Amino acid sequence: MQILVVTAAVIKHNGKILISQRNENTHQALKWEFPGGKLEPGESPEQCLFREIKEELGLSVIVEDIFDVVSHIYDNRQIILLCYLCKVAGGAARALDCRAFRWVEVDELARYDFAAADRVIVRKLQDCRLPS
Ligand SMILES: Nc1nc2c([nH]c(=O)n2[C@H]2C[C@H](O)[C@@H](COP(=O)(O)OP(=O)(O)OP(=O)(O)O)O2)c(=O)[nH]1
Ligand SMILES: [Mg+2]
Repeated sequence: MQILVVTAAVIKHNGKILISQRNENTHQALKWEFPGGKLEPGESPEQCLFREIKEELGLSVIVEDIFDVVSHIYDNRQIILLCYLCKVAGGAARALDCRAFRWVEVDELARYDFAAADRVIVRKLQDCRLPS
């Protein structure tokens, strides 16, 4: 089985969290997620996340503390999802490499069809109510 290390960002801004919808014709197509992507050789997770958020949404972020580490097995791949709390450093979000994005309240997360690996993260966000 393929094992992938993937970074994901919980970006909090003005009390809302940024979520994005995966592109068509990708793994987990059209599912909602916390934006990010696969670690490339030589990168730190923080560098990876900064690069991915810039590529996918045009935002510069400050990567802060680790929020959760989730291991999830899809049919033919295992994902090690490193999920970090982030703040916006600059820019305005645009759907550069995702189908769509939304800024949502924690209470609204339950309305979205998240990738299965993210359900643990959604539950943790609902339980712990981070300060904005
Ligand atoms: N970024 C991210 N990936 C997630 C989440 N949940 C989840 O199951 N995944 C899975 C979907 C994919 O199998 C993998 C991440 O792949 P990706 O398509 O985002 O990787 P990437 O941005 O580097 O894209 P690419 O260059 O490979 O096209 O992790 C999540 O919340 N965020
Ligand atoms: Mg990605």
